[in-house]
Amino acid sequence: MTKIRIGLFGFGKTGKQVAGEFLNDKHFELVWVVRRNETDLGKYASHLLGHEFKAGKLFSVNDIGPDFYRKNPVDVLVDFSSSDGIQYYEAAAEQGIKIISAISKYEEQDFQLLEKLKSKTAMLYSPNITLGVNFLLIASQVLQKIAPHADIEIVEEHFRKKNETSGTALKIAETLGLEKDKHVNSIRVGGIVGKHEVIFGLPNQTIRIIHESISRAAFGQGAIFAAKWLIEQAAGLYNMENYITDLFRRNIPVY
Ligand SMILES: NC(=O)c1ccc[n+]([C@@H]2O[C@H](COP(=O)([O-])OP(=O)(O)OC[C@H]3O[C@@H](n4cnc5c(N)ncnc54)[C@H](O)[C@@H]3O)[C@@H](O)[C@H]2O)c1
Ligand SMILES: O=C(O)C1=N[C@H](C(=O)O)CCC1
Repeated sequence: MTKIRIGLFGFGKTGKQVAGEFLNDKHFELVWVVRRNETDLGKYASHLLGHEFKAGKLFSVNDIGPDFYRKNPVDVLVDFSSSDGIQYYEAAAEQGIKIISAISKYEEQDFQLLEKLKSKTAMLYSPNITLGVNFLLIASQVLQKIAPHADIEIVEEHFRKKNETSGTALKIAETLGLEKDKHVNSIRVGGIVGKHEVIFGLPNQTIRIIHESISRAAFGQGAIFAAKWLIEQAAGLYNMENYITDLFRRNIPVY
C-alpha cells in the first residue's frame, strides 16, 4: 500500500492531536511538522507523542527556503498553524502538493490567495474540519428551508483564550444569510474545545442543532477524511460540506 505523505504546519494544542491521528493511521506517513518556535527542532513528533518509530521530523518556519518542499516531498500539506502559514502555500502548490487549510480566521486577502492558487493544485479550506459540524451546517440549511420564518441565532462556545469570533459560526451565519454582527453570540469559558449551536425559534417551539467537539482528535479525524478525498481531486478549491453533501446524495454513509 502506498501511503499518503503528510506535511503538517502547527504543533500547538491542535497540531499535536492532529499529528497523533495521522501517526495512528496506516494509510499515512507523517513526514514532517513545521512549527514557529525553535523547541525540539530535529526531533521527531512521533517520539514526542510516545511512539518508538521515527516520523514527523520537526522543522522551524525559518527552514522553509526555496528548496524545502523539493528536499522534503509530501503529497498533502495540512495547516493547523496560524493565518501566517498561508505565505508558504504558493511554493507548495508549485510542487503539486495538495493543501488542506484548517485555519479558522483569514482576512479577505488570504481568501484571494487561495482563489489564485486553486488553478495550481487541489486545496480544501475548512474553518472547522470536523465531520459533525459540517452535518450541522447542512441540517441547518434544510431546516431553514422548511421553516423560513423562524428566528435564527447562532451560539459558539470556546476556550477562554480564543480571541477571535469562531470562523465556523461566521460561516454558518453567511450560509444562512444572517447578519454576522447581529446573530452570532460568543461565549469564552475555561477549556471548551468547540461548541456550535443553531437555534430556530418558532411561535410555540424551539429547535436546536448542536455540535460539540469533545476532543481535538476530532479535528485530526476530519483532516484524515479530507486528505483521503483530496488526494483524488483535480486542481480546485473545495470545502467539506460540498463533499459530505455529495456522499449523502449518493447514499454513501459518511461515518
Ligand atoms: N479547522 C478546524 O477544524 C480547526 C480546529 C482547531 C483549530 N483550528 C485552527 O488551527 C490553528 C491552531 O490552533 P491551536 O489551538 O493549535 O493554536 P496554538 O496556538 O495552540 O498552536 C499554533 C501552532 O502553530 C505554530 N505556528 C504559528 N504560526 C506558524 C507558522 N506561520 N508556520 C508554522 N507554524 C506556525 C505555533 O508554533 C504552534 O505550534 C488556529 O487557527 C485555529 O483556529 C482549526
Ligand atoms: O480555535 C479553535 O480551536 C477552533 N476554532 C474554530 C472556529 O473558530 O470556528 C472551530 C474549531 C476550533
